[in-house]
Formats: sequence, structure tokens, C-alpha cells
Amino acid sequence: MSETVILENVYKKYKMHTSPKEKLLNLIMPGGYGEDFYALQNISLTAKPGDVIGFVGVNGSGKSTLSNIIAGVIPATSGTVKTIGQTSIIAIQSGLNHQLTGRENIELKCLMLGFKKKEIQAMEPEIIEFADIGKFIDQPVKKYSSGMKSRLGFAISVTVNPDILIVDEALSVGDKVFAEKSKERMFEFKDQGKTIFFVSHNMRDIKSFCNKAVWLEYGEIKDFGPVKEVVPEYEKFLKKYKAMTKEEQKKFREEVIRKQSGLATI
Ligand SMILES: Nc1ncnc2c1ncn2[C@@H]1O[C@H](COP(=O)(O)OP(=O)(O)OP(=O)(O)O)[C@@H](O)[C@H]1O
Repeated sequence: MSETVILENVYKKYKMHTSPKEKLLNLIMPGGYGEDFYALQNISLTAKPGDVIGFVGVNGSGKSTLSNIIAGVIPATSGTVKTIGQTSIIAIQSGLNHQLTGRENIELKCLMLGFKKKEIQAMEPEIIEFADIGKFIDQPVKKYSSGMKSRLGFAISVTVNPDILIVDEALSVGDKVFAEKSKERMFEFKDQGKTIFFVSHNMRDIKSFCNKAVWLEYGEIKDFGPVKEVVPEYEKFLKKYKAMTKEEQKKFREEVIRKQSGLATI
């Protein structure tokens, strides 16, 4: 079956700043200002319908950056990103506008995804029912609890029926009942053969839900393959990392920063 996501030699470079002055200089100077920092380097991967791919890696390895690039939330610095079909991301930062009401956010997000007014009207009741936030739907989102925000974000993202779904730690917030309902919906998507990317620090969730895994280290792909092969290797690494002395862990982190700080060549 043909691919739904194709990434070729993707890099994401940030400028590191230590003061507001440096941030300002970065905005006004041609070519920017500050030390280069590569959040992602040389990422190439493809995904097909039915692929449920877990992103694993320690804090700062690039999982969210890669998710956001696939979702089209942020651009890659270089390389090519091709997605075929409707893409939808579910993340803790739900991307809702805090000044607008829940209902207005539904309309705005769906309009941005290219739906027509009539289609949105048809989807709205389903989104509201799934989000289960009662009368708050006509209140501004700034009055919502974090659980309510994530429920609304999740409800919109799944009701638009995407071909490619990206789930970034979204199940780690909110109550148990909603987490169960969300998991059920994601398993339905999996059964329908959609392409899913799933970011989690919970290896039990990764092993039970995904059929493939990408192990990211220093913003690079350390391994990509069947979840049964990649995750045990990653768990072995985690065990070793946790067994290191504080000094050894510090050395490891310094090495990570050195590898990501402008030493790579594009
Ligand atoms: N806007 C930004 N400006 C500068 N650096 C950034 C920015 N966003 C992310 N980074 C850096 O890029 C690296 C990768 O971050 P990312 O959030 O993708 O990692 P992660 O694997 O998702 O981490 P975590 O498990 O902690 O969520 C980190 O070192 C982070 O500090």
C-alpha cells in the first residue's frame, strides 16, 4: 500500500539564546543570532496506512518536535515532509484560542482544516458530546480547567476523522474515564487502518498500542523498526542510563548537547 507520510533528510535548527537581548538580535539580524542547536538531524522515515508508530526517547530527544513537523504545526529547517491525507494532532498544548468559546474554537479549528460551514454544523454535536464539558461549551476557553481543554482538543481532533493522527502525550492528562474513552477511539482508528504516531514515556502503552517504534537520540533516529525489537533495546539503554552515577549522567548530557550544538553539517 502506498505511503501516507514521507520524511527525507529532515533537520530542525533553533538558535540558542541566553538573554532577551540575544532574542531580539536574532529577530533583526540577517541569518539570525545565537548558537545553532539541532533539535532534529537527518530524519528520514516513511509510514503507511495501518502503521502505528511510537516515538520513544529521553527528555529533549526530539519527539514533540518531530510530531509537530509531521502535523504541519512547525516547519522543518531543511529536508522534505510529505503527508497524504488529513492530518490531526492531539497534544497537551491543545492549540485552542483562549479568548474564544469552546463552540467558536470548534468552528475555527474545523475551518482551518478546510471543512465547510455545513460540515462543521454536522460534526459539532458529536464533538460536544465527546468532550463532555456541558454548558462550558459557550464559555471562553480561558475559564476551562486543563482537563476540559484537553478533552475539547481531543474531541475535535478525533471527530474530524483524520487519515494521519499524531498523539503527543495526550493521554497523560485528564481523568481516567476520559482516558479510557480516548484509548477506545484510538484503537478504533487503529482497526480502521489509519496512520498513527504516538508519543509516550509509558513503555507499556507503547507496547500495547504500537506496531512500530522510532527511538530518537540527540535528535537523530537511533533505531526504527518493529516495536518488539526497538523497545526492548531502548529499555536496556534506559536501565543502563539509570544505573549511571550522577557524574556519568552529566557527561552523557554534555555529549548530547555537544552533538546538537552546531557541530552537525547540513
Ligand atoms: N522553540 C524552541 N527553541 C529552542 N529550542 C527548542 C524549542 N523547542 C524545542 N527545543 C529543544 O529541542 C530539543 C527537542 O525538544 P522536544 O520537545 O522535541 O523533545 P522531546 O523528546 O519531546 O522531550 P520531552 O520528552 O521532554 O517532551 C530540546 O533540547 C528542546 O530544548
